[in-house]
Amino acid sequence: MSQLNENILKYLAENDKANTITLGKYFNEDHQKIVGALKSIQAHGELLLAESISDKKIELTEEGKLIAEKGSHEVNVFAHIPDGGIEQSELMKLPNAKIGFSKAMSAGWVQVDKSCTPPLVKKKVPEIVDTVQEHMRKIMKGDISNITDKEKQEYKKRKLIQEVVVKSFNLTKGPKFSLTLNKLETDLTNDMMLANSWKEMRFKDYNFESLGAPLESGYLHPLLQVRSEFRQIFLEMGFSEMPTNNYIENSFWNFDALFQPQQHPARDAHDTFFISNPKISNSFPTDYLERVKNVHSKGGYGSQGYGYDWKIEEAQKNLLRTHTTAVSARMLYELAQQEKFKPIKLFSIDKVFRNETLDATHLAEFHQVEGLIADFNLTLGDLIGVFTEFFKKLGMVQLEFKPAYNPYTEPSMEIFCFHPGLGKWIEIGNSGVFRPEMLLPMGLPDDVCVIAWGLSLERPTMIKYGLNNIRDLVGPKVDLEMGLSIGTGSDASE
Ligand SMILES: N[C@@H](Cc1ccccc1)C(=O)O
Repeated sequence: MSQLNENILKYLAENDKANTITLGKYFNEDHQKIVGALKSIQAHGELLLAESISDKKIELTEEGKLIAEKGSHEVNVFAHIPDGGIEQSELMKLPNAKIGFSKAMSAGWVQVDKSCTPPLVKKKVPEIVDTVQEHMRKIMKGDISNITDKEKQEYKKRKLIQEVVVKSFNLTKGPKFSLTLNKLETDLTNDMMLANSWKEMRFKDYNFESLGAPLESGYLHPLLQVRSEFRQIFLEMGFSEMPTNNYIENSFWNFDALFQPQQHPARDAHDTFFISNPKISNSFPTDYLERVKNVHSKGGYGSQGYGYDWKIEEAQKNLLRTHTTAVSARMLYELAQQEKFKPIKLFSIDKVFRNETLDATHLAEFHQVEGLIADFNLTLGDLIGVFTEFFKKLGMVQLEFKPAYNPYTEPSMEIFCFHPGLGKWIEIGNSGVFRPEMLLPMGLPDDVCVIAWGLSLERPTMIKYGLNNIRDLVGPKVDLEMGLSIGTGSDASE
């Protein structure tokens, strides 16, 4: 049992009652420590009774303490006036001179002699007493007996004192008062049970007031965490977010608008999930549809096209979008319908669907980070610049670019990032400059360039969390305690 606990009980045995503040002064201990000791005595049962009380106390502010030490501002002003007087502007150079001077004036200690030029401040009385300092010193010692309410009000107004609420406990002996405390057990152990010794032991009561350990809950899923980081970076770089809430798209916007020929393998049911009900849709502007049909089958805009028999039935087929580039196509078409072209930077991060064989790096449903910049005079150099800046913000600085092919971009390039943890280069996305065969039928001016890209969200998330199996990111149990290994492989739908 601690010495302080014992001393408190002894004090109570001799005096019948006590207050924790008085005890603090008596034992020369911090009040908090006395309260702590009281709580530990209370854990032993009703040895004493404690009644919580709160009292108001007057305390000196920092300025009040300064006056207690160095004297009041008015006395300071008075002391600085030489017998022949002093110019007011000189006097005002003293610290706190303004309040000191006004108090000294109203106390009748000083006067301004206007018969001199310039007028001089002179003493009016030979001697004064620093009552304010005297009072501050008394308050510091806790003695407020000789200070009138009016004076207290005045000191409060001058911000020399403040009222604080002091909480303490009044203690009296309890029904089980004793001078000694038994040892209290905190844990019931296996040994105690086996030896039956628990029956003789006293256990500490449960503390139902205790706050307990914080519960781990309400975290963002790792994919959403990385998504919000990506989104933040795009916003910092001046991009606006595209609306992406339509998972179902028709083939026209997903493929045809992107100059992707109708016999392209990605348009096969082996790669794309087609919708059986409703099987088709006609949500496309007919004149634009006509221009798309022509550019595929006959060419135009300086292109010879693919030269095949383009069929509307293929374009009408509904599907689960295979990339968010379908959203970019819709947005660019909207942009082309505006009266005057305005440069724009857009991004989106949302789900796409592909009929993939699932493995460690492929899912049939994953997220794509899509971006585009539409402006004049853009080149591949701008695209590389945007990636360099974007990935720098993610702490990824080793980037490499490889020529690639997409039906809708020329030139096209894949982006690789060196992952130091794995010691190898990893493909993180695909990009390019949208072809005139895609942009001109939409109605965009021919001097407008659009650079665009599509990245996977899962892959950087796997790198960040050290996952070697993409499937660990989905399902009922997302386990982030996985080993660090990752495969390569493209998610591109060209
Ligand atoms: N749509 C491409 C990415 C991409 C977008 C825009 C331009 C070029 C490429 C993909 O799914 O991989």
